[in-house]
Amino acid sequence: MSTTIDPRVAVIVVGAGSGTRLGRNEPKAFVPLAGRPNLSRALDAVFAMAEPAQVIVTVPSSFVEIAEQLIREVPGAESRATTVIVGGSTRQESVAAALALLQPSVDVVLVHDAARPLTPSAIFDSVAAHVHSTGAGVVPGLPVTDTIKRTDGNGQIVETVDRSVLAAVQTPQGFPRAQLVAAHEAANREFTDDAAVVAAAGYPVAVIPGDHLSFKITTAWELRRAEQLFTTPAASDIRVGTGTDVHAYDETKPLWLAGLYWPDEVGLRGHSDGDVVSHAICDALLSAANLGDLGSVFGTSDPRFAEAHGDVFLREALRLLQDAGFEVGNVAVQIIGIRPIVSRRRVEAESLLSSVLGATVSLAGTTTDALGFTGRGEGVAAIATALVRARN
Ligand SMILES: Nc1ccn([C@@H]2O[C@H](COP(=O)(O)OP(=O)(O)OP(=O)(O)O)[C@@H](O)[C@H]2O)c(=O)n1
Ligand SMILES: C[C@](O)(CO)[C@H](O)COP(=O)(O)O
Repeated sequence: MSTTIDPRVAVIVVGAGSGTRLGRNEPKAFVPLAGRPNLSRALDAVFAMAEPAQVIVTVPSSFVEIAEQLIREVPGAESRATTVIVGGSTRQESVAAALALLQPSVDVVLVHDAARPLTPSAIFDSVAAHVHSTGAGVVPGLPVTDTIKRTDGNGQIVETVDRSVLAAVQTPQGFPRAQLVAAHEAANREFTDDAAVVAAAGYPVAVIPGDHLSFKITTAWELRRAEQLFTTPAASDIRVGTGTDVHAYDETKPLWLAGLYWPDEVGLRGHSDGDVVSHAICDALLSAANLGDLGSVFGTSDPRFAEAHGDVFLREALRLLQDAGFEVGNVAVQIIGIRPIVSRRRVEAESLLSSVLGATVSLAGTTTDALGFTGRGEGVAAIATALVRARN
Protein backbone atom coordinates (compact mmCIF):
# COMPACT_ATOMS: atom_id res chain seq x y z
CA MET A 1 0.00 0.00 0.00
CA SER A 2 1.05 3.66 -0.16
CA THR A 3 3.90 5.08 1.90
CA THR A 4 4.10 7.95 4.35
CA ILE A 5 7.61 9.31 4.85
CA ASP A 6 9.12 8.90 8.34
CA PRO A 7 6.05 8.93 10.61
CA ARG A 8 6.75 9.31 14.36
CA VAL A 9 3.57 7.47 15.30
CA ALA A 10 2.42 3.95 14.50
CA VAL A 11 -1.08 2.61 15.08
CA ILE A 12 -1.52 -1.14 15.46
CA VAL A 13 -5.14 -2.19 14.86
CA VAL A 14 -5.68 -5.68 16.22
CA GLY A 15 -8.40 -7.57 14.37
CA ALA A 16 -7.16 -11.16 14.40
CA GLY A 17 -9.62 -12.43 17.00
CA SER A 18 -12.41 -14.80 16.06
CA GLY A 19 -15.12 -13.02 18.02
CA THR A 20 -16.41 -16.14 19.78
CA ARG A 21 -18.57 -14.12 22.17
CA LEU A 22 -20.22 -12.37 19.22
CA GLY A 23 -20.97 -15.77 17.69
CA ARG A 24 -20.89 -14.92 14.00
CA ASN A 25 -19.44 -16.97 11.12
CA GLU A 26 -16.92 -14.33 10.12
CA PRO A 27 -14.27 -12.88 12.47
CA LYS A 28 -15.51 -9.86 14.42
CA ALA A 29 -13.35 -7.36 12.50
CA PHE A 30 -15.19 -8.36 9.31
CA VAL A 31 -18.71 -8.31 10.71
CA PRO A 32 -20.60 -5.42 9.10
CA LEU A 33 -21.78 -2.53 11.20
CA ALA A 34 -24.38 -0.51 9.26
CA GLY A 35 -23.03 -1.87 5.99
CA ARG A 36 -19.29 -1.59 6.59
CA PRO A 37 -17.01 -4.00 8.43
CA ASN A 38 -15.96 -3.07 11.97
CA LEU A 39 -12.35 -2.94 10.77
CA SER A 40 -13.16 -0.36 8.05
CA ARG A 41 -15.03 1.80 10.52
CA ALA A 42 -12.19 1.58 13.06
CA LEU A 43 -9.78 2.68 10.33
CA ASP A 44 -11.92 5.74 9.47
CA ALA A 45 -10.71 7.30 12.71
CA VAL A 46 -7.11 6.13 12.32
CA PHE A 47 -6.80 7.55 8.81
CA ALA A 48 -8.38 10.83 9.95
CA MET A 49 -5.66 11.42 12.60
CA ALA A 50 -3.94 14.78 12.45
CA GLU A 51 -0.46 13.28 12.62
CA PRO A 52 1.01 11.04 9.89
CA ALA A 53 1.11 7.47 11.11
CA GLN A 54 2.34 4.06 10.05
CA VAL A 55 -0.62 1.66 10.30
CA ILE A 56 -0.32 -2.09 10.93
CA VAL A 57 -3.46 -4.25 10.91
CA THR A 58 -3.57 -7.83 12.25
CA VAL A 59 -6.16 -10.25 10.86
CA PRO A 60 -6.80 -14.01 10.83
CA SER A 61 -4.66 -15.89 8.30
CA SER A 62 -7.25 -16.27 5.55
CA PHE A 63 -8.33 -12.62 5.70
CA VAL A 64 -5.22 -10.75 4.57
CA GLU A 65 -6.38 -10.10 1.01
CA ILE A 66 -9.93 -9.27 2.06
CA ALA A 67 -8.55 -6.76 4.57
CA GLU A 68 -6.24 -5.20 1.99
CA GLN A 69 -9.17 -4.73 -0.35
CA LEU A 70 -11.34 -3.22 2.41
CA ILE A 71 -8.59 -0.87 3.48
CA ARG A 72 -8.14 0.49 -0.04
CA GLU A 73 -11.76 1.66 0.15
CA VAL A 74 -11.42 3.52 3.48
CA PRO A 75 -11.23 7.30 3.00
CA GLY A 76 -7.66 8.54 3.55
CA ALA A 77 -6.03 5.12 2.97
CA GLU A 78 -3.89 6.48 0.15
CA SER A 79 -2.00 8.82 2.50
CA ARG A 80 -1.13 6.22 5.19
CA ALA A 81 1.49 3.47 4.97
CA THR A 82 -0.66 0.45 5.87
CA THR A 83 0.47 -3.15 6.26
CA VAL A 84 -1.81 -6.12 6.88
CA ILE A 85 -0.31 -9.11 8.70
CA VAL A 86 -1.52 -12.37 10.15
CA GLY A 87 -2.09 -12.00 13.90
CA GLY A 88 -1.20 -14.44 16.67
CA SER A 89 -3.33 -16.81 18.69
CA THR A 90 -3.87 -14.22 21.45
CA ARG A 91 -4.31 -10.46 21.38
CA GLN A 92 -0.90 -10.07 23.01
CA GLU A 93 0.75 -12.21 20.32
CA SER A 94 -0.97 -10.17 17.63
CA VAL A 95 0.45 -6.95 19.07
CA ALA A 96 3.92 -8.53 19.38
CA ALA A 97 3.83 -9.62 15.72
CA ALA A 98 3.01 -6.07 14.65
CA LEU A 99 5.75 -4.52 16.83
CA ALA A 100 8.35 -6.38 14.76
CA LEU A 101 7.34 -4.30 11.72
CA LEU A 102 7.66 -0.77 13.11
CA GLN A 103 9.46 1.70 10.88
CA PRO A 104 12.72 3.11 12.34
CA SER A 105 11.28 6.65 12.59
CA VAL A 106 8.43 5.59 14.91
CA ASP A 107 8.80 6.52 18.58
CA VAL A 108 5.16 6.38 19.76
CA VAL A 109 2.93 3.33 19.28
CA LEU A 110 -0.86 3.23 19.70
CA VAL A 111 -2.65 -0.11 19.94
CA HIS A 112 -6.34 -0.17 19.02
CA ASP A 113 -9.02 -2.88 18.88
CA ALA A 114 -10.77 -3.33 15.53
CA ALA A 115 -13.65 -4.25 17.83
CA ARG A 116 -14.03 -0.56 18.80
CA PRO A 117 -15.28 0.76 15.45
CA LEU A 118 -16.81 4.02 16.72
CA THR A 119 -13.86 5.51 18.60
CA PRO A 120 -13.60 9.19 17.56
CA SER A 121 -10.42 10.21 15.74
CA ALA A 122 -9.80 12.93 18.36
CA ILE A 123 -9.08 10.21 20.95
CA PHE A 124 -6.19 8.92 18.79
CA ASP A 125 -4.81 12.45 18.51
CA SER A 126 -5.15 13.05 22.21
CA VAL A 127 -3.49 9.73 23.22
CA ALA A 128 -0.59 10.34 20.80
CA ALA A 129 -0.18 13.93 22.08
CA HIS A 130 -0.07 12.73 25.72
CA VAL A 131 2.61 10.15 24.97
CA HIS A 132 4.67 12.71 23.03
CA SER A 133 4.43 15.26 25.84
CA THR A 134 4.86 12.98 28.90
CA GLY A 135 7.11 10.26 27.49
CA ALA A 136 4.94 7.68 29.26
CA GLY A 137 2.09 5.32 28.47
CA VAL A 138 -1.51 6.57 28.45
CA VAL A 139 -4.88 4.87 28.06
CA PRO A 140 -8.37 6.33 27.61
CA GLY A 141 -10.82 5.26 30.31
CA LEU A 142 -14.21 6.04 31.80
CA PRO A 143 -15.27 6.14 35.44
CA VAL A 144 -17.10 3.02 36.58
CA THR A 145 -20.74 3.84 37.33
CA ASP A 146 -22.03 0.51 38.66
CA THR A 147 -21.22 -0.57 42.19
CA ILE A 148 -18.54 -3.22 41.88
CA LYS A 149 -18.45 -6.34 44.05
CA ARG A 150 -15.62 -8.80 44.43
CA THR A 151 -16.98 -12.34 44.61
CA ASP A 152 -15.49 -15.64 45.68
CA GLY A 153 -15.96 -16.98 42.16
CA ASN A 154 -19.05 -18.93 43.22
CA GLY A 155 -21.52 -16.07 43.31
CA GLN A 156 -20.94 -15.04 46.93
CA ILE A 157 -20.02 -11.40 47.51
CA VAL A 158 -16.79 -10.96 49.41
CA GLU A 159 -16.56 -7.17 49.42
CA THR A 160 -17.61 -3.93 47.72
CA VAL A 161 -14.75 -2.37 45.79
CA ASP A 162 -14.14 1.38 46.05
CA ARG A 163 -15.21 2.43 42.56
CA SER A 164 -13.83 5.95 42.89
CA VAL A 165 -10.39 4.55 42.09
CA LEU A 166 -11.52 2.37 39.16
CA ALA A 167 -11.51 3.12 35.43
CA ALA A 168 -12.95 1.04 32.58
CA VAL A 169 -10.17 1.36 30.05
CA GLN A 170 -10.53 1.44 26.30
CA THR A 171 -8.26 1.68 23.30
CA PRO A 172 -6.26 3.20 21.58
CA GLN A 173 -3.60 2.73 24.24
CA GLY A 174 -0.40 4.69 23.56
CA PHE A 175 3.18 4.09 24.68
CA PRO A 176 6.73 5.14 23.95
CA ARG A 177 7.93 2.56 21.44
CA ALA A 178 10.93 1.45 23.53
CA GLN A 179 8.73 0.77 26.59
CA LEU A 180 6.08 -1.18 24.68
CA VAL A 181 8.66 -3.29 22.82
CA ALA A 182 10.67 -4.01 25.98
CA ALA A 183 7.51 -4.85 27.94
CA HIS A 184 6.26 -7.29 25.31
CA GLU A 185 9.67 -8.96 25.20
CA ALA A 186 9.67 -9.28 28.99
CA ALA A 187 6.05 -10.49 29.33
CA ASN A 188 5.94 -13.98 30.79
CA ARG A 189 2.15 -14.34 30.92
CA GLU A 190 -0.96 -13.25 29.07
CA PHE A 191 -2.52 -9.88 29.86
CA THR A 192 -5.80 -8.56 28.50
CA ASP A 193 -4.41 -5.17 27.46
CA ASP A 194 -1.12 -3.46 26.65
CA ALA A 195 -1.35 -1.16 29.67
CA ALA A 196 -1.05 -4.28 31.85
CA VAL A 197 1.91 -5.59 29.81
CA VAL A 198 3.70 -2.25 30.15
CA ALA A 199 2.85 -1.83 33.85
CA ALA A 200 4.09 -5.36 34.59
CA ALA A 201 7.45 -4.31 33.13
CA GLY A 202 7.60 -1.45 35.65
CA TYR A 203 6.65 1.53 33.46
CA PRO A 204 4.02 4.07 34.54
CA VAL A 205 0.75 4.29 32.60
CA ALA A 206 -1.78 7.13 33.03
CA VAL A 207 -5.52 7.24 32.31
CA ILE A 208 -7.07 10.11 30.34
CA PRO A 209 -10.78 10.61 29.61
CA GLY A 210 -12.15 8.08 27.14
CA ASP A 211 -15.35 8.31 25.12
CA HIS A 212 -18.66 6.49 25.43
CA LEU A 213 -18.58 5.86 21.67
CA SER A 214 -15.42 3.81 22.17
CA PHE A 215 -17.33 0.86 23.59
CA LYS A 216 -16.06 -2.56 22.49
CA ILE A 217 -18.29 -4.79 20.42
CA THR A 218 -18.04 -8.07 22.30
CA THR A 219 -21.55 -9.57 22.21
CA ALA A 220 -24.53 -9.35 19.87
CA TRP A 221 -26.06 -6.76 22.19
CA GLU A 222 -23.20 -4.31 21.63
CA LEU A 223 -23.35 -4.83 17.87
CA ARG A 224 -27.07 -4.02 17.98
CA ARG A 225 -26.39 -0.97 20.13
CA ALA A 226 -23.82 0.25 17.60
CA GLU A 227 -26.23 -0.38 14.70
CA GLN A 228 -28.87 1.67 16.51
CA LEU A 229 -26.57 4.67 16.63
CA PHE A 230 -26.73 4.73 12.83
CA THR A 231 -30.43 4.04 12.57
CA THR A 232 -32.98 5.68 14.81
CA PRO A 233 -35.77 6.55 12.37
CA ALA A 234 -39.43 6.94 13.26
CA ALA A 235 -41.33 3.71 12.76
CA SER A 236 -43.46 5.40 10.09
CA ASP A 237 -40.34 6.03 7.96
CA ILE A 238 -39.54 2.34 7.65
CA ARG A 239 -40.67 0.27 4.65
CA VAL A 240 -39.98 -3.34 3.74
CA GLY A 241 -40.07 -5.09 0.37
CA THR A 242 -39.68 -8.64 -0.89
CA GLY A 243 -38.14 -9.79 -4.16
CA THR A 244 -37.84 -13.23 -5.74
CA ASP A 245 -35.92 -14.41 -8.79
CA VAL A 246 -35.43 -17.81 -10.40
CA HIS A 247 -33.17 -18.93 -13.26
CA ALA A 248 -32.51 -22.33 -14.78
CA TYR A 249 -29.03 -23.83 -14.97
CA ASP A 250 -27.35 -23.54 -18.37
CA GLU A 251 -24.16 -25.56 -18.95
CA THR A 252 -23.05 -23.09 -21.63
CA LYS A 253 -23.05 -20.07 -19.30
CA PRO A 254 -20.56 -18.91 -16.66
CA LEU A 255 -22.04 -18.58 -13.16
CA TRP A 256 -22.53 -15.07 -11.80
CA LEU A 257 -24.18 -15.05 -8.39
CA ALA A 258 -24.36 -12.42 -5.64
CA GLY A 259 -22.22 -10.13 -7.80
CA LEU A 260 -19.38 -12.68 -7.96
CA TYR A 261 -18.04 -14.83 -10.79
CA TRP A 262 -17.94 -18.51 -9.69
CA PRO A 263 -15.42 -20.41 -11.82
CA ASP A 264 -16.04 -24.16 -12.34
CA GLU A 265 -19.76 -23.84 -11.57
CA VAL A 266 -22.67 -24.25 -13.99
CA GLY A 267 -24.14 -20.89 -15.01
CA LEU A 268 -27.70 -19.60 -15.02
CA ARG A 269 -29.74 -18.65 -18.09
CA GLY A 270 -31.12 -15.12 -18.29
CA HIS A 271 -31.41 -11.94 -20.34
CA SER A 272 -28.54 -10.50 -18.31
CA ASP A 273 -26.05 -12.66 -16.38
CA GLY A 274 -28.78 -14.61 -14.50
CA ASP A 275 -27.63 -13.40 -11.07
CA VAL A 276 -30.76 -14.31 -9.08
CA VAL A 277 -29.41 -12.76 -5.87
CA SER A 278 -28.81 -9.31 -7.35
CA HIS A 279 -32.12 -9.41 -9.19
CA ALA A 280 -34.10 -10.46 -6.10
CA ILE A 281 -32.44 -7.65 -4.13
CA CYS A 282 -33.39 -5.11 -6.83
CA ASP A 283 -37.00 -6.27 -6.70
CA ALA A 284 -37.04 -6.08 -2.91
CA LEU A 285 -35.59 -2.55 -2.94
CA LEU A 286 -37.92 -1.32 -5.67
CA SER A 287 -40.98 -2.79 -4.01
CA ALA A 288 -40.04 -1.37 -0.59
CA ALA A 289 -39.89 2.10 -2.12
CA ASN A 290 -42.98 1.46 -4.26
CA LEU A 291 -41.01 2.01 -7.47
CA GLY A 292 -42.27 -0.96 -9.49
CA ASP A 293 -40.32 -4.11 -10.20
CA LEU A 294 -37.31 -5.38 -12.11
CA GLY A 295 -39.23 -6.00 -15.34
CA SER A 296 -40.81 -2.54 -15.44
CA VAL A 297 -37.66 -0.64 -14.46
CA PHE A 298 -35.00 -2.67 -16.33
CA GLY A 299 -36.84 -3.59 -19.54
CA THR A 300 -35.30 -6.37 -21.65
CA SER A 301 -35.33 -3.94 -24.59
CA ASP A 302 -32.93 -1.60 -22.78
CA PRO A 303 -29.43 -2.33 -24.25
CA ARG A 304 -27.74 -1.07 -21.04
CA PHE A 305 -28.87 -4.22 -19.25
CA ALA A 306 -28.27 -6.96 -21.84
CA GLU A 307 -25.52 -9.21 -20.38
CA ALA A 308 -25.14 -6.72 -17.49
CA HIS A 309 -23.79 -7.97 -14.17
CA GLY A 310 -25.68 -7.76 -10.90
CA ASP A 311 -23.87 -4.70 -9.58
CA VAL A 312 -25.12 -2.64 -12.58
CA PHE A 313 -28.72 -3.41 -11.64
CA LEU A 314 -28.05 -2.84 -7.95
CA ARG A 315 -26.42 0.56 -8.49
CA GLU A 316 -29.30 1.66 -10.72
CA ALA A 317 -31.93 0.43 -8.24
CA LEU A 318 -30.06 2.24 -5.45
CA ARG A 319 -29.93 5.45 -7.50
CA LEU A 320 -33.70 5.31 -8.14
CA LEU A 321 -34.34 4.60 -4.48
CA GLN A 322 -32.19 7.52 -3.34
CA ASP A 323 -33.77 9.85 -5.91
CA ALA A 324 -37.13 8.89 -4.40
CA GLY A 325 -35.87 9.95 -0.94
CA PHE A 326 -35.03 6.57 0.57
CA GLU A 327 -31.93 4.95 1.98
CA VAL A 328 -31.25 1.25 2.48
CA GLY A 329 -31.37 -0.10 6.04
CA ASN A 330 -30.41 -3.73 5.37
CA VAL A 331 -31.09 -6.56 2.99
CA ALA A 332 -31.37 -10.28 3.80
CA VAL A 333 -31.29 -12.86 1.00
CA GLN A 334 -31.94 -16.58 1.01
CA ILE A 335 -30.50 -18.57 -1.90
CA ILE A 336 -32.34 -21.82 -2.59
CA GLY A 337 -30.52 -24.46 -4.64
CA ILE A 338 -28.17 -27.39 -4.44
CA ARG A 339 -25.19 -25.59 -5.91
CA PRO A 340 -23.06 -23.56 -5.60
CA ILE A 341 -22.30 -24.01 -1.88
CA VAL A 342 -23.03 -20.47 -0.71
CA SER A 343 -21.10 -20.68 2.56
CA ARG A 344 -17.79 -21.05 0.69
CA ARG A 345 -17.95 -17.43 -0.48
CA ARG A 346 -20.52 -15.92 1.84
CA VAL A 347 -18.19 -13.38 3.48
CA GLU A 348 -16.83 -12.22 0.13
CA ALA A 349 -20.30 -11.91 -1.41
CA GLU A 350 -21.77 -10.12 1.63
CA SER A 351 -18.87 -7.70 1.64
CA LEU A 352 -19.25 -6.92 -2.09
CA LEU A 353 -23.04 -6.47 -1.99
CA SER A 354 -22.86 -4.43 1.23
CA SER A 355 -20.30 -2.08 -0.27
CA VAL A 356 -22.42 -1.59 -3.42
CA LEU A 357 -25.52 -0.72 -1.37
CA GLY A 358 -23.76 0.99 1.55
CA ALA A 359 -25.82 -1.16 3.92
CA THR A 360 -25.61 -4.60 5.46
CA VAL A 361 -26.49 -7.40 3.05
CA SER A 362 -26.64 -10.87 4.62
CA LEU A 363 -26.86 -14.12 2.68
CA ALA A 364 -28.20 -17.50 3.70
CA GLY A 365 -28.29 -20.68 1.63
CA THR A 366 -30.62 -23.66 1.78
CA THR A 367 -31.56 -26.76 -0.19
CA THR A 368 -35.07 -28.18 -0.39
CA ASP A 369 -34.58 -31.83 0.55
CA ALA A 370 -34.59 -32.91 -3.12
CA LEU A 371 -38.08 -31.44 -3.57
CA GLY A 372 -39.20 -29.11 -6.34
CA PHE A 373 -37.15 -27.65 -9.22
CA THR A 374 -34.35 -26.52 -6.91
CA GLY A 375 -34.19 -29.94 -5.27
CA ARG A 376 -34.04 -31.63 -8.68
CA GLY A 377 -31.11 -29.39 -9.59
CA GLU A 378 -32.90 -27.55 -12.40
CA GLY A 379 -32.16 -24.04 -11.22
CA VAL A 380 -31.58 -21.58 -8.39
CA ALA A 381 -34.02 -19.26 -6.62
CA ALA A 382 -33.35 -16.29 -4.38
CA ILE A 383 -35.71 -14.47 -2.03
CA ALA A 384 -34.67 -11.05 -0.75
CA THR A 385 -36.15 -8.89 1.97
CA ALA A 386 -35.15 -5.23 2.04
CA LEU A 387 -35.69 -2.62 4.71
CA VAL A 388 -35.54 0.99 3.50
CA ARG A 389 -36.00 4.26 5.34
CA ALA A 390 -37.45 7.53 4.15
CA ARG A 391 -34.82 10.28 4.56
CA ASN A 392 -36.16 13.29 6.40
N1 LIG B 1 -5.59 -13.58 18.69
C1 LIG B 1 -6.18 -12.39 18.74
C2 LIG B 1 -7.27 -12.16 19.62
C3 LIG B 1 -7.87 -10.90 19.62
N2 LIG B 1 -7.41 -9.94 18.78
C4 LIG B 1 -8.09 -8.64 18.73
O1 LIG B 1 -8.17 -8.03 19.98
C5 LIG B 1 -9.31 -7.18 20.05
C6 LIG B 1 -10.03 -7.29 21.40
O2 LIG B 1 -10.31 -8.64 21.66
P1 LIG B 1 -11.73 -9.30 21.85
O3 LIG B 1 -12.82 -8.34 21.94
O4 LIG B 1 -11.57 -10.29 22.95
O5 LIG B 1 -11.90 -10.04 20.43
P2 LIG B 1 -11.98 -11.58 20.12
O6 LIG B 1 -10.80 -12.30 20.69
O7 LIG B 1 -12.16 -11.67 18.65
O8 LIG B 1 -13.33 -11.97 20.87
P3 LIG B 1 -13.70 -13.27 21.69
O9 LIG B 1 -12.87 -13.25 22.93
O10 LIG B 1 -15.16 -13.13 21.94
O11 LIG B 1 -13.37 -14.44 20.79
C7 LIG B 1 -10.20 -7.55 18.88
O12 LIG B 1 -10.21 -6.48 17.94
C8 LIG B 1 -9.56 -8.80 18.34
O13 LIG B 1 -9.68 -8.94 16.92
C9 LIG B 1 -6.33 -10.18 17.94
O14 LIG B 1 -5.92 -9.31 17.18
N3 LIG B 1 -5.72 -11.41 17.96
C1 LIG C 1 -7.72 -4.13 25.27
C2 LIG C 1 -9.10 -4.02 25.86
O1 LIG C 1 -10.04 -3.74 24.88
C3 LIG C 1 -9.09 -2.85 26.85
O2 LIG C 1 -10.33 -2.73 27.46
C4 LIG C 1 -9.52 -5.28 26.58
O3 LIG C 1 -8.65 -5.54 27.64
C5 LIG C 1 -9.64 -6.50 25.67
O4 LIG C 1 -10.09 -7.57 26.46
P1 LIG C 1 -10.74 -8.88 25.87
O5 LIG C 1 -10.97 -9.81 26.99
O6 LIG C 1 -9.75 -9.40 24.86
O7 LIG C 1 -12.03 -8.48 25.26
